[in-house]
Amino acid sequence: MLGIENPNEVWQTVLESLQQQIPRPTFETWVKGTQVVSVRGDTFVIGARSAYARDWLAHRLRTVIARALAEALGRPVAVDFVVYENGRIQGPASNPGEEDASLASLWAQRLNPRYTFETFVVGPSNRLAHAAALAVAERPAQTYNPLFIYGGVGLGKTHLLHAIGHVCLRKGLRVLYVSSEEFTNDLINAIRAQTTDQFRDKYRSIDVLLIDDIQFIAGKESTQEEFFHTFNTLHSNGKQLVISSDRPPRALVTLEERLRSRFEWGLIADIQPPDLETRIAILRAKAEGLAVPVPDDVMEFIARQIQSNIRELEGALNRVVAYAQLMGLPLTMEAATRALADLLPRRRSLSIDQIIEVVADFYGVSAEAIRGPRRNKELVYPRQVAMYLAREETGASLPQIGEAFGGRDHTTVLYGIEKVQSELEHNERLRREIMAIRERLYREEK
Ligand SMILES: Nc1ncnc2c1ncn2[C@@H]1O[C@H](COP(=O)(O)OP(=O)(O)OP(=O)(O)O)[C@@H](O)[C@H]1O
Repeated sequence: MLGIENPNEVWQTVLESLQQQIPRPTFETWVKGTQVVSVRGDTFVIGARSAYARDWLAHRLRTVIARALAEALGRPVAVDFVVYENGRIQGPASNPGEEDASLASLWAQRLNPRYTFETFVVGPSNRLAHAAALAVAERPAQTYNPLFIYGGVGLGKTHLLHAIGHVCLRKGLRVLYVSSEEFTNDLINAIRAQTTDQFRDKYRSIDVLLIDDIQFIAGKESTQEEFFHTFNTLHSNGKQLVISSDRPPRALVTLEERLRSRFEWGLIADIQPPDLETRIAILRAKAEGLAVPVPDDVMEFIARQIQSNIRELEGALNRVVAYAQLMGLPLTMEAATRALADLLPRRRSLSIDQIIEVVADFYGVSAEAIRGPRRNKELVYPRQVAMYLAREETGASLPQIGEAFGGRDHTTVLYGIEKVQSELEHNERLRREIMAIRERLYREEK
C-alpha cells in the first residue's frame, strides 16, 4: 500500500503486480507501455497505444487492473481506458458502465458456442446425465447440487457442462467454467504472487461453478484443501456446482474422503459409450452442417467402426469427407473404407469367439454352454448380450454371428440383439454390465 498518491508511482506498483498475475505474453502485448493519463475523482484513466488495445484492456483486464489499483491505493477505484498517443488522448474512452457486460462476455468466451443442449444428441447412454444437466440449468442450486457427471473420454461431459453454462449465462448468472488443472494452476500462481485473496474472490463470488476433469486434483493436497473451501462456500451460499470426472467419486482413490462424500451429496450421473443408433444420430446431426450430403450407409459404416469415443466419431466423419474431397471421389462406402483404413485393423482383430469367451467369463458360465443348445435363463441372457456385442464390436453379419453361436438361425440372432437394444433403453444394470464387458474386451485386445 502506498502512502503518497503519485499516480505514476501507483501505476508502477500496479504494473509490477500485474506482471506477476497475468501471463507474460498478455502483459507484454497489452499492459506494458500503458500509463496513467489522468485521475478524475475516483477514476484512473489509463492510456493504451491503440483503440484495439484500449478495448482489449477494457474487456478483459478491467477487473484485474481495478483490483490491483485498489490494492496499491488501499481503497476501491474505477478504471477507464483511452487511446493515448503523442501526448494526447485520441478518440473516446471505453465505456465505464460496461464492466458487467464485459464480464459476462468474458465468461461467455470460455464456453464453446457449439456445446449447447440443442446440439446434444440424447440416447440411452447419456439420457440421465442430459436430464440432470437440463434440470440444473433450468433451476440452478435448486435441484441437484452438486451435479457430478462421469464417463469415459470424449463422451460429452464437457459438452454438457458448457450447455449448462450457456443457459445460466442467459439468465444473467455469473458462470465460471474451469478444468481442475486450470484451478490448480490458478491457485499455484496466486500463492506465488501472494494473491490468494483475489483467487478466493474469483472462485467464491460466482453463481455457477463448472469444474471439468476433477480427477486431476486427486492427490494434490493443497488444491484439494482450497477446493474443499470453495465448494463449501459456494454450496452453503446456495450456488450451483457441476463437476465432471472420468470415473465415479468412489473410484477417485487419492481424493480426500471429505471431498468424495460431498461429491455424493447431489446427483451422480454417468455417461456410457453410445449405442449404434445414437452414434448414427450424432453423425447425422454433425453431417447436417457439412457442405456435402453423407449417405446413410457411410454413416452407419463409420458408426460401426468408432464405438467408444464421440470425439473420434466426429474425427472419422471429417476424415472421410476430407478424404473424398481431396481425392476427388464421390462420398461412397469405398471412399469411407479407404479413408478409415488404418483405423480398421484394430477393430477387426476382435473376434466373435473372443467376445463369447469374455461374456461367458463375466457371467460365470462356460463359452461352450453359450454356443450350445440349452435355453435356460442363465444362458439366454449372456448369449443375447454376446450376440449384441458381436454385432456392435465386429460388424459381422447376422448369419456369421449365428454360425459362431453354434449354427443358430439369423432371425434368432436378430431377436437377441433387438432384445438387448430395447432393454438398454431402461435397464441401468445391463448398461453397466455391457460397459464393464467392453472394458475387458478392449483391455484384452491391447
Ligand atoms: N450426445 C452428444 N451429441 C452431440 N455431440 C456430442 C455428444 N456427446 C459428445 N459430443 C461431442 O463429442 C466431442 C467430445 O465431447 P466432450 O469434449 O464433451 O467429451 P468429454 O467427455 O468432456 O471428454 P474428455 O474426457 O476428453 O474431457 C465434442 O465435440 C462434443 O460436442
